[in-house]
Amino acid sequence: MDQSSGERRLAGETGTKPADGPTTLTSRSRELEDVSFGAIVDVATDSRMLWATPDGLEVVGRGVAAQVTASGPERFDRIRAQTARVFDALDHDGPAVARPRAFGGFSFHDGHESGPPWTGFGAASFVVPRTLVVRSDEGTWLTTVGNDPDEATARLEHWIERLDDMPTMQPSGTAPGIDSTTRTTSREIWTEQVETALERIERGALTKVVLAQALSVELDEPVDIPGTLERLRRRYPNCYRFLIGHEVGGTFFGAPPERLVSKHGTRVETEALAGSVPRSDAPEEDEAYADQMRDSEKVQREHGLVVEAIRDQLEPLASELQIDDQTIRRLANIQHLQTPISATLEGDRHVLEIVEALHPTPAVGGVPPAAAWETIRDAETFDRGWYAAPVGWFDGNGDGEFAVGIRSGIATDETVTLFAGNGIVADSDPDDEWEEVQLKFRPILDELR
Ligand SMILES: C=C(O[C@@H]1C=C(C(=O)O)C=C[C@H]1O)C(=O)O
Repeated sequence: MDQSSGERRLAGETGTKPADGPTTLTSRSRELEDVSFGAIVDVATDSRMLWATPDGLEVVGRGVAAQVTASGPERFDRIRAQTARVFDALDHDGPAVARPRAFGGFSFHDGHESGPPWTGFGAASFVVPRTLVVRSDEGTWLTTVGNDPDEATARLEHWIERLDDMPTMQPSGTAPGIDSTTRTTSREIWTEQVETALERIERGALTKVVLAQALSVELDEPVDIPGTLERLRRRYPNCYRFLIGHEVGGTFFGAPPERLVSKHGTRVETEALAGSVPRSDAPEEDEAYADQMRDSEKVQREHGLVVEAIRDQLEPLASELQIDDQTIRRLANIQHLQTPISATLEGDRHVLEIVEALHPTPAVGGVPPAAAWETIRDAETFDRGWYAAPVGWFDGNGDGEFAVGIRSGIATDETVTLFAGNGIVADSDPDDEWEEVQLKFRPILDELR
């Protein structure tokens, strides 16, 4: 269907589909009664995306009005330049809330290439969906994009009919069941990896590195990803939720607690989220875990590195920067130390400039960045792909929002590969770090059992 066959991208190349780039695009919008977002993306044969934020914005998209891809160190700029052309050619006839947006993300490393389990996911890829449904406090809106006004309107009418036949409430489905799991990293190898990182830290070459593991889960039957995300919404209401699937390849999905950035005009919100302890059903024990994290010199050092790095990256771009008081971020199965950070930008910037400046923060990378990246590459035996990398959307004004793609997995047929990592600093204990990583697999793993 949507011009996605024959995708061939060389390293450092940029692509826009349709191949020559559209000369014009038109969008049409209409307000809707409520509709099940899960039902709209409950297909595997079409490009699909879902994006939901803790503050209640929810968007689903289907099909491809335009797709841009890029790789190499210039990938952020290239995506920005390519989509600028798409948005410039686009005439949106509808309210701002229903405006077309580009959804997608980046791989963790800029040299990443598409390949199993990350087939369809190169170093950077964004789609402006042909059909978009947005739910916010301004209502629920359907938007369709076409090459001319007639096509956009015809698609709008067609989708209104289709949505009429769809349920307003999609059942949240059942777990597919787990047949077997395979770890990329045994406990012994993990201990070696952490000890190697600790030696580098001791030698002074490295201050912090986030090491991760992958867990490949064979399912009894294919997973219903929209249903899984709906169940995750109930258990993790204060997390983001996302799904990105192309016509060919796997579906990347997750429920990350961590905002990389949201930008509206010159206003930027981000956060440092680092430091992890379990939850407990017993309120006193739960509080004791939080106290232990707050009072730990090691965790404070680890967290402080993230705050500092974000501050250093944002300060040159900002006329004002505010670092709020540290809080405890409680999720159903884990608690984190969180510091909200906001800034007013000096002049107009594109959200991708902020994404580029921040990724990867030491919450998922390390300090100093080059030594951390080298340690990650030496240690990790799997492909991070889009794990722990920016995932989100932006619009024609350069506004947008990105989460950090953690608490996530890539699903292909009856396999889901999950990813989770943890920050290693001086005094880290390999066994404690192992336990924290296992906790971070749990949100999705629990919904697959
Ligand atoms: C790396 C992950 O989480 C990150 C690492 C954390 C830590 O080291 O304590 C906490 C939150 C996240 O920023 C993950 O979930 O995979």
